[in-house]
Formats: sequence, C-alpha cells, structure tokens
Amino acid sequence: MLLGCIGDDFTGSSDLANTLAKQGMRVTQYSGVPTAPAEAGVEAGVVALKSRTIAPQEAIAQSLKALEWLQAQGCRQFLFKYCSTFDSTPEGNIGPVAAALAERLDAWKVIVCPVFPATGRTLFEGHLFVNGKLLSESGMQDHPLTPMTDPDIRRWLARQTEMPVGHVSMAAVRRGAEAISAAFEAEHSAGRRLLVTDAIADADLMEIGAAAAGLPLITGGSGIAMGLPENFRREGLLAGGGYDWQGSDGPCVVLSGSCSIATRGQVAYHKARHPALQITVDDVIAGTTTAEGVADWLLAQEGLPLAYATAEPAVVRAAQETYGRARAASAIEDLFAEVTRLVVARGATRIIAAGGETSGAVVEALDLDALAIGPEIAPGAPALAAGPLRLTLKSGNFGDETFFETAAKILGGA
Ligand SMILES: Nc1ncnc2c1ncn2[C@@H]1O[C@H](COP(=O)(O)OP(=O)(O)O)[C@@H](O)[C@H]1O
Ligand SMILES: O=C(O)[C@@H](O)C(=O)COP(=O)(O)O
Repeated sequence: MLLGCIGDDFTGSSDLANTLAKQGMRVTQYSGVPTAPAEAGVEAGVVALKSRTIAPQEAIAQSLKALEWLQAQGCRQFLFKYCSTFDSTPEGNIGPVAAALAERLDAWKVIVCPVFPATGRTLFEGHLFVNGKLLSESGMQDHPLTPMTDPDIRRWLARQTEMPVGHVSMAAVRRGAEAISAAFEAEHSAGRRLLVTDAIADADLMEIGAAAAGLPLITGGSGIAMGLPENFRREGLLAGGGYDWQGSDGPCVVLSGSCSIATRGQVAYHKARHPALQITVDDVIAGTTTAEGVADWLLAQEGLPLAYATAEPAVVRAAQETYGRARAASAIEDLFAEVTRLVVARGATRIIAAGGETSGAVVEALDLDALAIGPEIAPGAPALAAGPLRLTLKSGNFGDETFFETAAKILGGA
C-alpha cells in the first residue's frame, strides 16, 4: 500500500476512493480500522471513519488508530479526507485531527485544500465557494450538524487548533508546482504549518498534487487527491487495472437522511415518480414509526421505493429544539441502521444511501469490512460492492435530481 487515507465519513471516503480509482490506483475502502492486514495489491487504502461530528478527542484517537494501521501496511504518504464544504464546528474536528496527524508524522508543510471543482467547490484568497456562492451563503449555514457560518477557511481552522495556519494564494498556484513548493517552504520558514491552499480548477489541483510529492501528510476534499497517483506512477509504482464491476438485479431501496439542498431536490423528484415514505423525528421517538414497519413497507413496493427523513431547515430546527440536535440525529440514524439490517436480511441487494452520517449508520449496520470501487454514478459518488451487495453512499450535496434512478440502474449493472 502506497497511499494511506483516513476519511472522516463514509460518503466522503467513497468520494475519495472514486477519485483515486479514476486516476488509476487500485483502491479499497475499509469500514472503520481493519483488524487484519490488507489483501495484496491494494495501492491506496481508504479507512472510512464516522468521526466528523463526534467529540474531538475521540476523533483524534480513531484517526491515529487508522494511521497506525495504514503505516503497518507500508504506506509512504497519508491523506486526511474531510468534506469539500469543510463540514466542522468551531471546536473541530478538522483542525484537531489534522494537527494530531501532523504531530505524529512530524509533518511541517500540511496542505489544507477542500476544493472539488467538479461539484463547484473552489477556494480563493482562503475563502470557500460553493457553486459561486460563499460557503456561508450556500445553504451550508443551515446544515443540521455542522452549520458553516464563516467562509474564511483560515479563520475557521484557526478557531479549531493552535497549530499555526498559513495560506498559499492563487497567485502562487497559477505559477505551477515549483512555485507552489516554494510557497510551502516560505510558509514553513515563517512558522506556519497548516497551509490553506487556493485552487479553482482541476489543473490547479494537479499542480498542487505534483508539489505534494514526498510530503508525509496532505489534507482536503477528494480533489486534492487528483494529482497524487501521478507521483507514484512516475516512480513506476502503480500496477494499473482496477475492479471488474458487475451489478446485481436484486431488490433495491433508497434511504435518505440527508437534509442538504441537492438531496431535497432528489427526494422531491423521486417521490413524484416512485413510492416514498416520509419518516419524522416525532414518529420515530414516539415509536409510531419502527424499523420493522419501514422495512416491511419498502419490500412491499413496486419500483424504486424511498424512505426519507429529509426535511426543510425549519422542520429540522423544530425537531432539534424539541429533542436536541444529537437525539434527533441519532433517532433517524439508528432507525436507518436497523432498516438496512432488516431489508438486507430479507433479500435486498442494492442500497442507495443519501447523507454522510446516514451512510455511516447504514454501512456500520451491515458490518462490511471492505468495499470495492465500481463506476462513478455522479461526480464524487461511485458504485460500491461488498460480497453480493451493491451500494452507493451519496454525499448530501452531490448528484442531480435523477440520482436515485441512475444509481439503481448502475448498481443493477446497466
Ligand atoms: N427531519 C430531521 N430532523 C432532524 N434531523 C434530521 C432529520 N432528518 C435527518 N436528520 C439528521 O441530519 C443529519 C444529516 O446528516 P447527513 O446524513 O450527513 O447528511 P448530509 O450528507 O446532507 O450532511 C443526520 O444525522 C440525520 O439523522
Ligand atoms: O467532500 C465532499 O463534499 C464529500 O465527499 C463529503 O464528504 C460530503 O459529506 P456529506 O455531505 O455529509 O455526505
């Protein structure tokens, strides 16, 4: 294994695995830190954690454990993957985890770059934009767990960690890999260690990737991985070839716990055309909606059934005010976890999950050790395979409104 990756959620990890696979690396995604050594032939290992919104100390502990396993597999470079919208709170967990990994790896020039141009995430003068809007005006300010109210990534990161934050501007990035390396060096000389790096296009990420050759630790969204495989290829270290994808035509269900704008559009589109069951926090907590009931309903439907807790920000806020943010979230996540266990036990072979936390609950419920990476369904969202199961873990804001239909077809082998 050459490149060791730690993802702070399950959708984000599959997004990263997709990028690395498209750039020609043999990738496996692991659910949590494996207990056994990796199988032979894996060039990039992505350890998916569900550490985005847990307590910072716990996120650090899990990330260091993942790092130790990846080191034991022989990795020579490490990547900490977080969200392209920098999903975190003023306490963390991006800053605390990045700082802990940097300390452990003795890394002094640590790139911080959430940019993902294919999904509209760009960074200019340290400010993050989503489809041309400042992060804090993009809808992310209403996220149920990590409301992003400041678009200045340098300022947000500096609230999370005492490790000095620097900046590499677009002016340097546009001059190419050598200039970027020189800018990293200048920041390092000035005592700055977490280097927020501007980029607005794939070409920028390729240059940053080239400048990252040999750096022990890189952090960012999946875009920052684009240029890394080429460094290994140049050294003759990549074998080429990938996973031979085959679909499954078994029963397919869609489970959506994401309340992000793109998912809300997908749910609206889907429920106008397919059977759809709305799940509310009130009903789950009152016990009037049960996992058994939802599973029964899903498996009794024709077409492509959807169970969704997806709701508008005002509805989410009301549930959080009544039950607290954590209780509302875990009520929905625990329900989807149990629904997943039940539908798979009863024969479902295709699962489409929407939302990072939701997908984490779904995959953890299935106790899957390793996921193989199949074709891309939408930018950042690949098809995945584990034994007879075919699944996709869709980040909240990825995919067009037909995503669930398209995913079902690709998981089916189309
Ligand atoms: N109706 C709702 N009210 C309150 N919280 C909700 C509701 N529906 C879903 N949630 C919670 O919101 C969170 C959404 O996060 P996530 O699944 O990561 O989606 P995204 O990828 O869009 O961020 C989950 O913890 C989920 O359980
Ligand atoms: O980088 C991204 O945007 C995604 O890979 C990701 O991490 C999204 O997280 P969720 O929206 O919470 O699924």
